[in-house]
Amino acid sequence: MRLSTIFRVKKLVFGAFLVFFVLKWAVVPLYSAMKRNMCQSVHNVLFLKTHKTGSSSVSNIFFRFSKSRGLTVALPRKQIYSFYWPWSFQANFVDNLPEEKPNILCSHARYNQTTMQSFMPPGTNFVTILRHPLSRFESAFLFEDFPAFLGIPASANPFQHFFEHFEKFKHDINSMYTLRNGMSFDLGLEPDDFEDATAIRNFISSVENDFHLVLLMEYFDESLVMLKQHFCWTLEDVLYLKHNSRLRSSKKHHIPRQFGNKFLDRNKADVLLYEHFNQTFWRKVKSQYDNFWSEVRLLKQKSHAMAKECLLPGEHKDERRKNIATKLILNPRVGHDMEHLCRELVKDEGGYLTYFRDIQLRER
Ligand SMILES: Nc1ncnc2c1ncn2[C@@H]1O[C@H](COP(=O)(O)OS(=O)(=O)O)[C@@H](OP(=O)(O)O)[C@H]1O
Repeated sequence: MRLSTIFRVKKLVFGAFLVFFVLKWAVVPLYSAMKRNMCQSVHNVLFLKTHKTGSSSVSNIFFRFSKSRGLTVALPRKQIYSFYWPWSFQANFVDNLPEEKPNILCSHARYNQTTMQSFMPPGTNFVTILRHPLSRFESAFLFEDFPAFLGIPASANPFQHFFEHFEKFKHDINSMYTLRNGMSFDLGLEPDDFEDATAIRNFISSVENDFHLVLLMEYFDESLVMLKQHFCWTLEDVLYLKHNSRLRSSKKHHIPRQFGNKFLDRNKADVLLYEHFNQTFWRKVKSQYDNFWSEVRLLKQKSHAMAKECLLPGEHKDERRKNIATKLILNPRVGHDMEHLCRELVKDEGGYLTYFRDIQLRER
C-alpha cells in the first residue's frame, strides 16, 4: 500500500472516532437534556387507588401537585373518601361534577373503563399501584380489624386462626372485597370471574392497555422516578412520606407458610396480575435513561431527610384506629423554610379533600 493511502485511511479512522466521541459525549446528552427540558408536564391523571398498596402515599403526591398548580380534583360526593367503592365508578358519584373535566382523580374508586375514560379529559394518563398479594392481604386483614369482626381470639395468630377455620369464615367474608383478589377487584374484575383463567388473562391485557403506568409498592422510589420522568415532573414533585402504616405491634403476625399455597390459590387473579406487572416494570426500568438510578438514590435520600425534618419522632397511634394504624404528626420544631412543604407532605387525604371542597365548591 502506498504511504499516502495509509495516511488517508488513518485520517478516516481518526475522523470516525472523532465523530463517534462528539456524538456520544456531546450531542446525545445535549439532545436528551433538551428533550427533557422541552417535555410538557402532565396535568391530567387518573390514579386508580387500590387498597393497602401504599396508595395514600401516592395520592398525597397527586393532591400536592394539584394544589401547587391550581388543578381541579374530582371529589367524592357526600363528604366521603371514596367514589362509592365497591360500586363501579359512575360520573354522578362525583361532587363537583364540573362542566370542565377535572384534571386529577385520586381517591378510592372501582375501575370502570368506559365511564372513567369519558369522564376524564382526552389523553388523561391512567396510573395504578400494586403490591405483593400476600403482604397486601395481611395489611387489609388487620387494618380493617377483620379478626375482631370474625371473633378471632386476640391471643391467636389471626392468620393461622383464619386459615385453620376457613370454611367457617368463608361465608362471612364473601362481600369483603379487599380480602380476595382485592387489587383485581379494584381494577374492575368481577368476582364471578375469579376462577376463570381466560377472563383473568383478558382482564390483565385490558389493564395493560388502559394504564400508562403501573407502580409497585415494593419499589416505591423506582416507581416514582419513572412516574416523574414519564410526566415531566421534578424530583420535588414526587417527594413522599409513608402514610397509613400499621403500628409495629400489629406487624408481628404473618400468614404461616403452610397456608401460603391455599392463599395464593384463592387469589390467583391478584397473583397473576402482580407477576405480570412485575415483569413489565423491570422491562421498563431497563429502558430508562442514564441517571435513573442516581435519581432513585436521590429520591430515597431526600424523602428520608424530609421524614426526619417534618415528623414528630416516634410512632403515633391514629386515634380512629387505635391498635392498628399510625398517624403522621408535624414536628412543631420544623424549620420555617421547610414548614410549608412539611405541612403538605404530612396532610392526609381528609385534609386535602376538605381543602379542595372549600376552594372548588366555593368557586361554583
Ligand atoms: N412509601 C411506602 N413504601 C412502602 N410501603 C408503604 C409506603 N407508603 C405506604 N406504605 C404501606 O401501604 C399500606 C397502606 O396502603 P394504602 O395507603 O393504600 O391504604 S388504604 O387502602 O388507602 O387504606 C401500609 O402497609 P402496612 O403497614 O403493611 O399495613 C403502609 O405501610
